Amino acid sequence: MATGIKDKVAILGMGCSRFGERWDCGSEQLINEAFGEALLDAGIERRQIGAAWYGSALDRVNVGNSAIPLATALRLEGMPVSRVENMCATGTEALRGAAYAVACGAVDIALAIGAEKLKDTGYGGLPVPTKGTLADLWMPYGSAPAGFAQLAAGYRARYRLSPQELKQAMARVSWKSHVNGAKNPKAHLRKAVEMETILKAPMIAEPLGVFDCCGVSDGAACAIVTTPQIAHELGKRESLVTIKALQLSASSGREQSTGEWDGSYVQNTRNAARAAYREAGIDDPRKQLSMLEVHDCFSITELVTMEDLGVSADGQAWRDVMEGVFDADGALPCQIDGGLKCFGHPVGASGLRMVYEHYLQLQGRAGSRQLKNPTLGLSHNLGGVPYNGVCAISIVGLAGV
Ligand SMILES: CC(=O)CC(=O)SCCNC(=O)CCNC(=O)[C@H](O)C(C)(C)COP(=O)(O)OP(=O)(O)OC[C@H]1O[C@@H](n2cnc3c(N)ncnc32)[C@H](O)[C@@H]1OP(=O)(O)O
Repeated sequence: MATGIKDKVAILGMGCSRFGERWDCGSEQLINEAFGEALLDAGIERRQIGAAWYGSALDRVNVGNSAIPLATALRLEGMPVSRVENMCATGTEALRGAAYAVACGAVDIALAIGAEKLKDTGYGGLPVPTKGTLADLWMPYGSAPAGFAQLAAGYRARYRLSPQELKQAMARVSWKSHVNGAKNPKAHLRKAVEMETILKAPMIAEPLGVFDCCGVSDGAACAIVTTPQIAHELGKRESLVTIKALQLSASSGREQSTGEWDGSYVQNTRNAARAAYREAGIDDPRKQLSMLEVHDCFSITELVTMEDLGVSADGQAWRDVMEGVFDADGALPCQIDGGLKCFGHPVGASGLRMVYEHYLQLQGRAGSRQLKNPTLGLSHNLGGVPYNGVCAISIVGLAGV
């Protein structure tokens, strides 16, 4: 009987590039920025890495459609290097590959790295608009903002909110992330923004305005993983961070096709969360989790995700948001690093960027964003549209918790 991955894998080192409009460099430099930091943090030589997983969903132009450029960029020639893609959950998918390889004893030390250049990749056939005007998306709705706007309509209808109540709650989600992101030197959009400005911003896809959308950014993030025992042998004893759960749920899109789905929730998140809590041994997520990084591609996605994760009761997330429950000084801080809202969504990097923030927080290394004694962090990485795609959840925490 499978026992799951809890505490079988430790994080030896992590790195994250500065996110933003990185016209100054190509993918290889971004990858090296994240990898260099992770290698230094892990305190190992690159030849000690036994296998690597590289996550990139879109970056065919700059990195190529195979793992070979990663081997070249990082000088990992001669070892197993695989490229993985699972839509917007690609970064977490790379972590899953590396963590499973370590957990099953195939290698001692594995690398997970994710990167994307969105700004200069162009968008031919790609699901992510670079200017918000993409007409040839794979979604029937015409654009990512339009696809997620249906969550707003579904949520509002189900819980009978007025348009103003929902707009205020969505604006409060974005306001909070901008406050947090302003403190993060690696974020792309580093400005606190007034509620008034958010509420009056131009509309992108009703009711989502500019500030309800994540930015469009380039970035890379990276994790080096091993077993807790090897981590100890390498001298990592203080604040060792281990993986408590890694779960993935895929949907066939059945929700929408049968008419059972009212558009107010994401079933994939509910499935993945249930499995992750079981794997991590969590029965009261609101009390037991110390912090969240969720896939806030749009403010409404974050709001609905709070209910799908079971940290807000159904129909209550908008009230919790307004009461500051998810603020940095609230009961369960969410997007302490600024989230997709301030980091954008360079697809291959996002899942690993979320875990990076929790890794820093758990080790007390998050600078001015540092939370008080966090022990467990949940990252939620959504791929596709609300009714079809994947949801990946990773829970990391201090060893022994
Ligand atoms: C779950 C999944 O699988 C799917 C997903 O995750 S879907 C998510 C995919 N990603 C997206 O859809 C991205 C959505 N966002 C956008 O398309 C764009 O940000 C946007 C259309 C909202 C605005 O783009 P734009 O008008 O071209 O802005 P741009 O010309 O780049 O920038 C103008 C200014 O606005 C700022 N800005 C741009 N986007 C911003 C945003 N979303 N929030 C706040 N500020 C923003 C820029 O920093 C810039 O500021 P300065 O003038 O001070 O430098």
